[in-house]
Amino acid sequence: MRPLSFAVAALAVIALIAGQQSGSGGLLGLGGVGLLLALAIYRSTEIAFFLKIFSGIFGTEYVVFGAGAVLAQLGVWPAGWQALAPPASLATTVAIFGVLIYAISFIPVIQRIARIASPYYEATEVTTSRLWPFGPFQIRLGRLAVLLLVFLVVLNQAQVGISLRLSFFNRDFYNAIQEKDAPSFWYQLIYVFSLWAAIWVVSSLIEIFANYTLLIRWRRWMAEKYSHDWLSNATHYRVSLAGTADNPDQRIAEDTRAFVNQTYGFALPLLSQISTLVSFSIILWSIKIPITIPGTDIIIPGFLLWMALIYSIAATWITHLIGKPLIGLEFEQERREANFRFSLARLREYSEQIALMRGEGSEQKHLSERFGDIVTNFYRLVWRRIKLSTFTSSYNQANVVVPYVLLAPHYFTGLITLGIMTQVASAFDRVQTAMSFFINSYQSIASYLASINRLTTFEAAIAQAQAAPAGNRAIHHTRVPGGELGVTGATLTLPDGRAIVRVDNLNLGDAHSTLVIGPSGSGKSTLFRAIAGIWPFGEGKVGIPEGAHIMLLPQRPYLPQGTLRAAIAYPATEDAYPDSAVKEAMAKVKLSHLTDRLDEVDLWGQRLSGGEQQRLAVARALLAKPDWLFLDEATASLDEKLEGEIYDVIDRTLPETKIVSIGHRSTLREMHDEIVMMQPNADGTYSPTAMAAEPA
Ligand SMILES: Nc1ncnc2c1ncn2[C@@H]1O[C@H](COP(=O)(O)OP(=O)(O)OP(=O)(O)O)[C@@H](O)[C@H]1O
Repeated sequence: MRPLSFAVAALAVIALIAGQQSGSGGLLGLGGVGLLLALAIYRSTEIAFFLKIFSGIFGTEYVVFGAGAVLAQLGVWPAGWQALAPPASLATTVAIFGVLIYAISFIPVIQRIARIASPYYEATEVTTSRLWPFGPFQIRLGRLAVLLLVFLVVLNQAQVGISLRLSFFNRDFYNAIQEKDAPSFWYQLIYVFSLWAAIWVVSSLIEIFANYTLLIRWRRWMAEKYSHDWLSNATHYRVSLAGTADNPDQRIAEDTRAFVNQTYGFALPLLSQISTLVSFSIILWSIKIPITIPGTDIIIPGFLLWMALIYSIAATWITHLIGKPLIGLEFEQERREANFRFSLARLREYSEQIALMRGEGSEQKHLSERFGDIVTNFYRLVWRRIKLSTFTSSYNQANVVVPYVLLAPHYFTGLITLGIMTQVASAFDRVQTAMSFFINSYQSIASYLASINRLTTFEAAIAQAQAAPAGNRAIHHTRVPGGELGVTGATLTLPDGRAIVRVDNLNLGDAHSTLVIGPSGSGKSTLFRAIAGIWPFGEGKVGIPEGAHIMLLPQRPYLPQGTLRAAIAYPATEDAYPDSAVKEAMAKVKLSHLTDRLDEVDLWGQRLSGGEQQRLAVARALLAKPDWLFLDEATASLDEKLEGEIYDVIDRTLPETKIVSIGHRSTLREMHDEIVMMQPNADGTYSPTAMAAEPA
């Protein structure tokens, strides 16, 4: 950005000197704003990358158009291309935009938007793109995104230029009608209108294509980034434990979509509306209508422009006052919708349990309450929208006639022609439409802000869950080369800070197999979670042998969507193990009757019995061959005989694997070398204490 700021500054100085010498106010203005722009671009190294892209566009345009304007002023511009010489006002306008970008980078909500948007445009991964009409080519993801965005911004600006050209067509066309000048009428229609209208249509088509390409790529990248951050290091579990971000599914699926669509959907129209505002303001300003300050002969310069601006600013302010509560209401509505969806998803997941308990009535009541929440907030939203629409619709209707009301007296007295009146009416309308952009988009702005809020809080929740707690108030995991697995000096607490387990020194490495027993609720599973590194509450040390592969089987195994083979291989990929190994493992855990259905896609979590699911999980362990296998009541659904056989199979198949189990059955004791008992302490906590195992 620094070289660009120097180029801008150099051109600004040249424009100032040329303006000084030729006495051109346009060039002086160009130079003055150019210096401000140079400063803004120089300082923009501190702003978010997303905003830098816009600074870069406006800086470059300033240099290109500004150089053209200076050359034209100095008389160096080729005579044959005179009609294409850019006016100084064009470069001045883009310079104002550049300065505006820097100014808005200090607004907190813009900072939040830019912070969420920037990472995609900075992404360094290399991708193969098949962007039509080019063949496959390799490019950095972020670079492709920047190119697409720049292309779209420039295209949008070109479209404003076309509409400006059409406004002059409008003037000449109606003047030709008024003067009954047939040749001029047909010339305007065939050579001016048809040409520019055709360019407009083609540019719109190209815009649609580029626009959707950018949006889907951006959304995919964001959804992948959020799901990656959410999934890495068991963050999803910690976020749910901490309760800092409800409905993450909604944030990853819905809010990224809304954010991408709306950021684009606001940024580009906003830019083109501001370009429209500036260019048509110049037209309104330049049309001289001799309206004087009442009681004097002083003509009000730019009367029409002032009228348009005052009228629109007042309306925008009123809209803001009426619409402000919509932001909170939109946020709440999305939250309630997500809660309702979540309840339905849970119902589907626990369908069998609910059916067995005949819990449908209770579920129906719960669903009705959730939907009731949606409806209650919905009425509040509707009521607020009605208030807002009452104002915006009336305003939009009034817009049609306001310019004619202002101009009619002057037309009827012959002060202005029909062509001028229609051009002013359309320019007035354009200025107002640009100003009303905010008014008409208020509702979407409200839901946009709600999405930004949800993404920001989601990012914060992820960062908080991933941040290492300060000082010793954390459970530190250390990988010790050649060391043994153990816990020392640890206190495990609940999320509210209440201590539940204290461990002075627990070494699990001495015995081949250890059984952890103790009363229900004494913290056995919590101890396992802490060893696995997913329980963040408490302090102390967990030592893990360097390079050791640890696998933990919970009481209710998770079966992913897809084939039975994928469920057995989980968390490895479906094709991670040879067919023969999978079948052998299934035979060992007595699941041979399912080998024919390995490639069948089904809801296996609902098809298989509890015991079958547990045996499937053991088959996973037999295939994965971990160094440490933790079984948290992982065979509790099996009868004692089968449980014994399964332990036998684990022992024989994985002789090198150390086993640590949690279980309540007394028969388990003889299958383990060592017993660790959760002993109650005086303060209500429990401590794991080694006991002698019963002789086999
Ligand atoms: N996310 C949580 N939030 C609050 N309390 C929790 C949470 N997880 C566990 N607890 C509480 O911590 C205590 C220990 O739970 P844990 O599951 O470790 O016990 P356990 O000894 O494995 O019990 P059981 O033998 O019944 O499976 C229980 O009182 C439980 O209610």
